[in-house]
Amino acid sequence: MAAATGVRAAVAARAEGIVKAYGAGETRVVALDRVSIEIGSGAFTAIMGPSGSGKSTLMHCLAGLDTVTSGRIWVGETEITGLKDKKLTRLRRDRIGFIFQAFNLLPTLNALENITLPMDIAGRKPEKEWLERVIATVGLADRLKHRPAQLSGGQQQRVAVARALAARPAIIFGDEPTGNLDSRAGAEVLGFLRRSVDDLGQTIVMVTHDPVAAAHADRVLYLADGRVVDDMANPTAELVLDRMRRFDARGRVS
Ligand SMILES: Nc1ncnc2c1ncn2[C@@H]1O[C@H](COP(=O)(O)OP(=O)(O)OP(=O)(O)O)[C@@H](O)[C@H]1O
Repeated sequence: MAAATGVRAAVAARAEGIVKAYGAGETRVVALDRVSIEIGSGAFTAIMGPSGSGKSTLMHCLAGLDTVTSGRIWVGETEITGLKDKKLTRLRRDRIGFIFQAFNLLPTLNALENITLPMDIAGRKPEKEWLERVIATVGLADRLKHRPAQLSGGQQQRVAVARALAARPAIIFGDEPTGNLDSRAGAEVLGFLRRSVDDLGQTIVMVTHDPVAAAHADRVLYLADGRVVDDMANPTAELVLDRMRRFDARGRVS
């Protein structure tokens, strides 16, 4: 945003008028309907909204995992709409991290090997100091030699968080990263995500249905029917719950 001072707040990603339609003719579904947003750098943004409102589609488009029908998307200064496959793959690998609901760890590798695997594949050497900070931030220092089967669900997701953080991506996208965890383990992982924003300056965008999870974010974007219908700063679980109760599935005040 251009502030009165003329200083532009750092933006990690930007979407301008994006439309995503699936199918054609009678089966055509508009999953995103002219969405324009800016994702602040070093901030934790949650995306909420009813089932089918376009949350995953928005995340996948912002992350370059899916293409848009029209509109433009930037990650940092790079416009990703129109990038050729090869460049897009490289951009995703170098600048974007993912945390999914399923932890997606390799069972034969220990925690540390899982954390560094994407960098090993990319032929990049992890920075030792950074890696140590990441491991300390997610509280895994005494579990590095354990294989996934020897870790709790919460610890496995912390390994997935550390794996995403290790490469210092511009943005980490989380698709219901605590969806498979009980509330205690979920709270722990969310606490570590919060710390990675506060202590390491990480930018995180997370899709969630859970008001308690959303309350860990700095901002909640609400989608309904493929449109952004609200933008809440400094959410609390109560405010989010209240917001969800007051609006129906199309984002209208009931
Ligand atoms: N590959 C696809 N082909 C056709 N329609 C799709 C496809 N993916 C998503 N859609 C449709 O686009 C709309 C948005 O879907 P999306 O998965 O983004 O919603 P969501 O908000 O993430 O939902 P949920 O909370 O249930 O995961 C829905 O109407 C969905 O049916």
